[in-house]
Amino acid sequence: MSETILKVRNISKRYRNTKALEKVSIEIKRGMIYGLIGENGAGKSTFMRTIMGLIKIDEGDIELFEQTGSKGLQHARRKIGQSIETPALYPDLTARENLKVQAANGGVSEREIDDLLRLMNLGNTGKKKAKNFSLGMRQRLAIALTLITNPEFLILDEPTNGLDPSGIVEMREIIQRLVTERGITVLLSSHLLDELSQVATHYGILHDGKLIHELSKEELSRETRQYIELETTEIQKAVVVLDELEIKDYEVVNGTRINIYEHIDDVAAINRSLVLADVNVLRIGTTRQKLEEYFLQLTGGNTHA
Ligand SMILES: Nc1ncnc2c1ncn2[C@@H]1O[C@H](COP(=O)(O)OP(=O)(O)OP(=O)(O)O)[C@@H](O)[C@H]1O
Repeated sequence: MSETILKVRNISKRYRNTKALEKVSIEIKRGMIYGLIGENGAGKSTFMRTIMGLIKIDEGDIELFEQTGSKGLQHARRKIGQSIETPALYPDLTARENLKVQAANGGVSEREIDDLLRLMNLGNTGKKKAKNFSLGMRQRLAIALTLITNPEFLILDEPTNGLDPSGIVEMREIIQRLVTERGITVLLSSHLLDELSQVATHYGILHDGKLIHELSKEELSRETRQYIELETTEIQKAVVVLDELEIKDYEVVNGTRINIYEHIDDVAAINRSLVLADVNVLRIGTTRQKLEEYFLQLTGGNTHA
């Protein structure tokens, strides 16, 4: 079984009238990209801050790299890189110069800096000063700065927030690269499930300080998969037609409904074949439960995002 990087059990945190976290338990294993999803105020930042020791919890246990207790956690936290309290960027310095300043005491070689610039898609920023960077470039540089210390576990609060669609795709690719090239385990957050839909391996849905649902990437894609919904009073006859069309990936859901998971774009042709075979089709069409709808369904439609 793979190594546990973070294990929190029943942690709670209250601010005066607000329960920011209520008995949250999460386990993150090496190599996971864990996406914490929740609308504004759900408790994502509070959760991350407690892991980093920036906020004291009222109750519960935190175990990091198999260490517990304040001394143990303090030691373990040296292996964490995080974007919540990042060092300030020097606006008049280039990406390389910013990294050099950050690396000054760490004995980090030019080659390592080159490698970090490449890893974060900042290799061709040359003489451009940080103050002239786009938001995406600044966010990538901030992550590069946290990587100077070679963390094993990276905590990123809303890394895709405010980025345009291509910036989001780029950030996702970079996060995946951190895992494949450097073996870093990642905890990241977003208020939009969609933004992390293709990057995280596991998801935790936070709502009003409670972890209301956890699921894997595979479970999420199954839940939100696109398919053709066929309603008919003649299931047996319909199945014969699907078999003739060599459609294999379908499911008879009940006495009147079949979900078809392949040939999604062939609805019209499938309908024609059914009608030609004299199957009584009540309704046929594609459905896609969109990610955000799925999220709203989980959180009871109460979103402020
Ligand atoms: N220092 C604080 N004092 C009082 N209440 C706080 C404090 N920090 C957070 N809260 C409250 O705790 C709840 C959780 O906040 P938190 O920032 O963790 O949520 P979040 O999911 O990260 O949201 P956002 O995306 O808006 O940052 C919110 O109701 C917030 O108002």
